[in-house]
Amino acid sequence: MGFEREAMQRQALLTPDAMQAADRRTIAGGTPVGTLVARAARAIFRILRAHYTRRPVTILCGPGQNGEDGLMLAALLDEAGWPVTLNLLDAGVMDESDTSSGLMRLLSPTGTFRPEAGTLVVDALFGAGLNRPIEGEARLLIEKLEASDASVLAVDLPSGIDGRTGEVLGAAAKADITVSFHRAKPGHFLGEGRRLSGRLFIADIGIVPHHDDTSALHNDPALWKQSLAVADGDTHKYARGHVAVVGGPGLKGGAARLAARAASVSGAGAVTYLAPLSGAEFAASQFDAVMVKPLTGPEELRTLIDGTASAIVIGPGMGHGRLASECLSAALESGLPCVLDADALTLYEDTPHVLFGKLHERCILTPHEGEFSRLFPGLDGDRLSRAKKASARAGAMVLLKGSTTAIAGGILPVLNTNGSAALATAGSGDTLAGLIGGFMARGIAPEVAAAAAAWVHAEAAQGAGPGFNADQLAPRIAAVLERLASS
Ligand SMILES: NC(=O)C1=CN([C@@H]2O[C@H](COP(=O)(O)OP(=O)(O)OC[C@H]3O[C@@H](n4cnc5c(N)ncnc54)[C@H](OP(=O)(O)O)[C@@H]3O)[C@@H](O)[C@H]2O)[C@@H](O)CC1
Ligand SMILES: Nc1ncnc2c1ncn2[C@@H]1O[C@H](COP(=O)(O)OP(=O)(O)O)[C@@H](O)[C@H]1O
Ligand SMILES: [K+]
Repeated sequence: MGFEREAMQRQALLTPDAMQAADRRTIAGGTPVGTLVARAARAIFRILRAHYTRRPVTILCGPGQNGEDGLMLAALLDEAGWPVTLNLLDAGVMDESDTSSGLMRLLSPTGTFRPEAGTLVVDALFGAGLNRPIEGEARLLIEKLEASDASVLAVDLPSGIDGRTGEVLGAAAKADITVSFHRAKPGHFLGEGRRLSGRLFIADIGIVPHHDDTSALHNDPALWKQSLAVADGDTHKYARGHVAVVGGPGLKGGAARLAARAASVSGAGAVTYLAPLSGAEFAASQFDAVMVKPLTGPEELRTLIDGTASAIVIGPGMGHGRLASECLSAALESGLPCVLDADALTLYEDTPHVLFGKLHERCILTPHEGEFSRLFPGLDGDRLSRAKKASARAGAMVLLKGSTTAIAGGILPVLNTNGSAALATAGSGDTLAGLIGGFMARGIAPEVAAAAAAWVHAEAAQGAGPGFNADQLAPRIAAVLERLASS
């Protein structure tokens, strides 16, 4: 089972180009552009009033449709009795209806813009139409805003953010709230765009959806929740999936033990931890539900592969010796779904093409930025496009970890954004690798397993206090899965 179809449409991320195409399609279908702008302004008005008490509002309006949204909002706020000041980048943006509606009296020369604490500034300079770095007067306004203590609400995107990549083109001011329309844009979650967008609200303004517009998906349980349901009835442990986790020698065993713990709460029926004797003996003293087997050569792993293993997690704490590389080869030759993390990624960092030659489409590589740059040198751009290029280069799925995690290689790339800095703790990535392996062992398709694991793993750290560490993740993952199953 892949992603749920209807949810794919709702979770679509649209680049500014695709959004403009969707706008044009909707307008061609009979909705006048003025109606769309009016709906956009009403949505901003509603969200603004829900979050701010009455206070002075300054609206910065650019020369395009983003500025039109700002003007229409000015009229609504003015009508509701809010004190509004308009700063137009280009006075030409006003037409007769604006002047006759009395907006002229709200105008203030752009040079007089002094954002103050306690006021709200609406940033309606540029949105989807931004096509070059911001300079001159617009840049001055944004820099003044950035340096101020005023609250900021951005229309569509903080002006200066490239909606496709999240990159800052020239300058951009941090918004407390961003109101965008129809669907989120990749730039809301990538690069600086994630921080600068603040709290993101997506308003429905009646744009007609079309699957061709989608360039990526925003991860959400709606996409895959059904795939996690455990079928009831007559089954047995191995039928529910058996994960083989390859660990390393004694002192490095913690990473793979974290992976095994996550696999064992994934819903898979069995987990076997294989490690050289020193690691295996210690692991056996730590585990109850996880089975432990000593590893003297790749044969023990092959025996499991020929037996009941249905997925393999390999790399965390494995080391770089001969046994490690022989086990990695055996794992990849098995054709079983494999998660390659940590040492499995660095083993081949000098000869990545050798590794890529052994991979297949049920392999998932889970690098953090450091591992990624060593395994995929020379790739640049935003995290989403780098993950896509890496996946094409490797011939396997790539889950590139970070505050926003990008997953590429499935039907559509996925961005996962429910993580928090609590996850930046040793062993958290190992836990994620184990969870993905557990889901794949259950027979869940790799792209679904990767997306579900990324979300569940991040959700498990929600609300974590300063004392949180990766040891606490597995029971919290079990709790998240329980909540999902009963919701
Ligand atoms: N279409 C619809 O139906 C709906 C659209 N909606 C709203 O419209 C927004 C998109 O509107 P848009 O396409 O007019 O683009 P927008 O972001 O206002 O900017 C374009 C203008 O900026 C200029 N410009 C660009 N870069 C610049 C720079 N660096 N420095 C200086 N100038 C620069 C560019 O000039 P040019 O390149 O021609 O010189 C052009 O004049 C979208 O974000 C949403 O808020 C909603 O109302 C819902 C319905
Ligand atoms: N600031 C952050 N916000 C959200 N998630 C984060 C952040 N920093 C790290 N993470 C997540 O934490 C995990 C860290 O993985 P990794 O760096 O491999 O850790 P380790 O190697 O210690 O196991 C990844 O899943 C990553 O997405
Ligand atoms: K804007």
